Amino acid sequence: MSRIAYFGPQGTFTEQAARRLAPGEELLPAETIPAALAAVRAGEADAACVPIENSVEGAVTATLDSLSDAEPLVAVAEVLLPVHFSVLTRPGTTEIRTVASHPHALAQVRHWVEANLPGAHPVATSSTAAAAVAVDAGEFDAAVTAPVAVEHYPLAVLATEVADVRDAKTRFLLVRPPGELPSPTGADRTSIVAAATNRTGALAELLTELAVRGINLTKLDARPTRNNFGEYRFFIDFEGHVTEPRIGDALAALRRRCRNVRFLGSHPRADGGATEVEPGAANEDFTDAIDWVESVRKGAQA
Ligand SMILES: O=C(O)C(=O)C[C@]1(C(=O)O)C=C[C@@H](O)C=C1
Repeated sequence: MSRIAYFGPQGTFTEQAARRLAPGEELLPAETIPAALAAVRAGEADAACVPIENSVEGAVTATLDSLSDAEPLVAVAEVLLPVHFSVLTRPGTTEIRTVASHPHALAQVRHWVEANLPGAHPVATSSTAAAAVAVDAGEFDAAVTAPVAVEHYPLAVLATEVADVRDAKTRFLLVRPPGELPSPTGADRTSIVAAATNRTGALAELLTELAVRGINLTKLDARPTRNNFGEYRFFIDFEGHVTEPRIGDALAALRRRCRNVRFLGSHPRADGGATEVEPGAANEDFTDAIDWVESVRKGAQA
């Protein structure tokens, strides 16, 4: 049985994602995202499940930063979960002055809290389930949690299906140390983090290397390197799998152009969206072109 660290404690959205990505495996809760990834790097877990992106609040920056620091880890699978919240209180609570949750969750229920709990102060906790723990301990009055949290903590349900934006989703990754890659499926996502050289047009050149090969981006985030003010790393997700000639060709070009490129994985997309390829940018076009150059070099073809 594999050991899967996840961003916990019990009752987080990430725990549900881990159950979907690694059914039947042993789940080990970690208090923070860096701690879940550190458990894999230390060999205490075989893989980790962490959130990466929310359709309302965008990137989960703790995950981006932890994936670009320390020893490399690669994503091998992803899952998309619908996100709506329950609001939990201690049984018998009559006045709600504080509402606790993960900052991403608070941002997704801001209007609901203003309308339904006027005057209540939002308080950030390490996760949605950590908010439930804190409410149970009497630290805060209400917790904004995953619906499943009420099964783990002795709290009363004040409201369900709470969300300012309908049909919100969060994408979660299963990451592990570099090893055998998942096979390409034709509907894959590749992720990298690239440190461009600090000069005019560097980001535009980097993106052009992808664009000229007909590679469709699915996400782009910039994060500071934290060493020099104004210096950034770019987290780029795009359609395709590293084993495809056109993706390999693009990665080789980025490796030439950037100060540093870290490969963060190629795996099937949870939304199933098949990779669309522009005319002239199909894998066969790349292999045909390489074969043609080879034949020219051998003098077989003018
Ligand atoms: O706190 C949790 O339950 C999490 O799994 C984290 C997280 C996030 O990082 O965005 C996951 C989904 C929701 O968008 C809110 C919080």
